[in-house]
Amino acid sequence: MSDVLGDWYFWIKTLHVVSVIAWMAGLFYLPRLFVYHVEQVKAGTETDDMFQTMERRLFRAIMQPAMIATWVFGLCLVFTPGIVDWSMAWPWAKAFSVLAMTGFHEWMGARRKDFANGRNLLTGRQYRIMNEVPTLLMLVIVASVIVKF
Ligand code: HEM
Repeated sequence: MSDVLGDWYFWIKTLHVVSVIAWMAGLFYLPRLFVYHVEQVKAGTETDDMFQTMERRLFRAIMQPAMIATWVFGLCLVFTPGIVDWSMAWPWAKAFSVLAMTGFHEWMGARRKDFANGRNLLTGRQYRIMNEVPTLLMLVIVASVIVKF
């Protein structure tokens, strides 16, 4: 099994990075949609329905599959011999940050349901602040895999 992972290393990494791009696109865009939704749209209108549809499709059709693919290909890389040295700091920094990113994803999914049920409690300003979370985590993750400190 580890031989196969080694042979396919570059292809697996390609698919990992492509999945990461799709996942991150959603993680950056969904909070922006929430900002517009809460600041510009009245509950119960056609525009409200349209925003809910956009949010549902973005979350279910793009973000969920992209997150799963990122994890599957990422774990294949973890189990590829010679790639991760757990005595270094970077795999731990990356592991902590991807778990936090996954938590942020789930939190966004819960907020999407709040909008769908007409029960959003957060303001546009709060969603703007939350929008910075994936940016900060991405910085740590990319530095971890590139600098390998
Ligand atoms: C979700 C769980 C994830 C796991 C288990 C995982 C694991 C890994 C592993 C083991 C590597 C191989 C490093 C190497 O070849 O030296 C890698 C590469 C990479 N990962 Fe992840 N990763 C995950 C999520 C992410 C996320 C969320 C991002 C970006 C925000 C990301 C960005 C990258 C990049 C850019 C590379 C290529 C680095 C290079 O080869 O130069 N990964 N990942």
